Amino acid sequence: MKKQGCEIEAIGINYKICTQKTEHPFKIFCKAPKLNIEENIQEADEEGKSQQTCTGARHVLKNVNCQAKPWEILAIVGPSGAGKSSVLEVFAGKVTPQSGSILVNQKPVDKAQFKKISGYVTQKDTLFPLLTVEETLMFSAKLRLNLAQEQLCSRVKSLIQELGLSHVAGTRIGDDRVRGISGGERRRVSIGVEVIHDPKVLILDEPTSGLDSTSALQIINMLKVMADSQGRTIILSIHQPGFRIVKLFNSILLLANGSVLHHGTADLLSVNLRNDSASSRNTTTKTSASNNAAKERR
Ligand SMILES: Nc1ncnc2c1ncn2[C@@H]1O[C@H](COP(=O)(O)OP(=O)(O)OP(=O)(O)O)[C@@H](O)[C@H]1O
Repeated sequence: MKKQGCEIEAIGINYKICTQKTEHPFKIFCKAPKLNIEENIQEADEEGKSQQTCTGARHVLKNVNCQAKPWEILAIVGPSGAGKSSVLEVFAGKVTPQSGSILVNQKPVDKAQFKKISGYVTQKDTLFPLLTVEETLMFSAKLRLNLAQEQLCSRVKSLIQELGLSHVAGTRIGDDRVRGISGGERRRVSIGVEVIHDPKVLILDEPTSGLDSTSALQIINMLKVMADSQGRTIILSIHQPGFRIVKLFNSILLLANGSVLHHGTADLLSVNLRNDSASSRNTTTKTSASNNAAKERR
C-alpha cells in the first residue's frame, strides 16, 4: 500500500517587494548629527517609520497557481529573474505573499509544522569545509533527530549509500581554499543534510547549477529515485534543463516575469527540446557537409 504523501497547492499567489525607500538606510549619509539627544531620538523614530514606507513596489509573482503531488517532481523553469526562487521561498514559508494561500493536503499550512515535514536546499551549499561527509551528516542528524547514537549512525550510513557517497564518506567537504569533494558530491551532501529527517516534501533551489551535464543528470536521477521509492513531493527550480533531464520531471511550471506561462506535464517542454536538438543536429550536419564540399572544391 502506498504511504500517504503531501500534496501542495499554491493558490493565487501575489508577491510584491519594495524597490525604493524614502530615506537612505544609513543615517550617517543623510544629515549631520544634532546635539539635542531627545530631539534626535524623536526624529529617529519618525525616520524609522518613514523608511518602512515604500515609494515603489515590484510585482515579483503575479497570480501564481500550481500544484505539486507526492511521488512526483515539479520543476519550476524560466529565465533569470522570472521568480523561480521566490515561488520556492513562498512554498517553504520563507516569505509571506501579500495575497494567496498555500495548502498542504487541501488544508492551510502551519509554518512550524511544515518545517518539520519538509527540507529546503538553497542554491548555495552552506557546509563546514573541514568536516568529512560522514561528520556533516552526523551533525545534521544530531540536530534534527532525537535518536540514540546507534540509530543515528545507521541512519547516516544508509543515507550515505542512498546518496551514492560511500566512496567519499571519510573525505572532507572542502571549499575554494581547501581541496575536498567534487561540486556534484557537495550538492549531494547538501541534499543529505536536508533529508536526514526523512521529510515528505523536498524543495531545492537550482540543484544542478554550476554542474556539468552528467553530474546534473545524476542529481536529478537521484531525486527521481527519492520521489519514486519514498513518495516524496519534490519541487525544484532549474535554469536550462536538457532534454534528458526534462524527461524525468512529472510536471513543470513555466514562469516569465512572475507570471505562469504553462503549468502541466513536462511533455510540451521535452517536445520543444527534442525539436531544438534535432534542428541543431541538422544544422551541424548541413554545416559540416557544406564545409566538406567547399574543401573538395578547393
Ligand atoms: N528580497 C528581494 N529584494 C530585491 N529584489 C528581489 C527580492 N526578491 C525577489 N526580487 C526580485 O524579483 C525577481 C525574481 O527573483 P527570483 O530570485 O525569484 O528569480 P529567479 O527566477 O530565481 O532568478 P535566478 O534564476 O537568476 O535565480 C528578480 O528581479 C529579483 O531581483
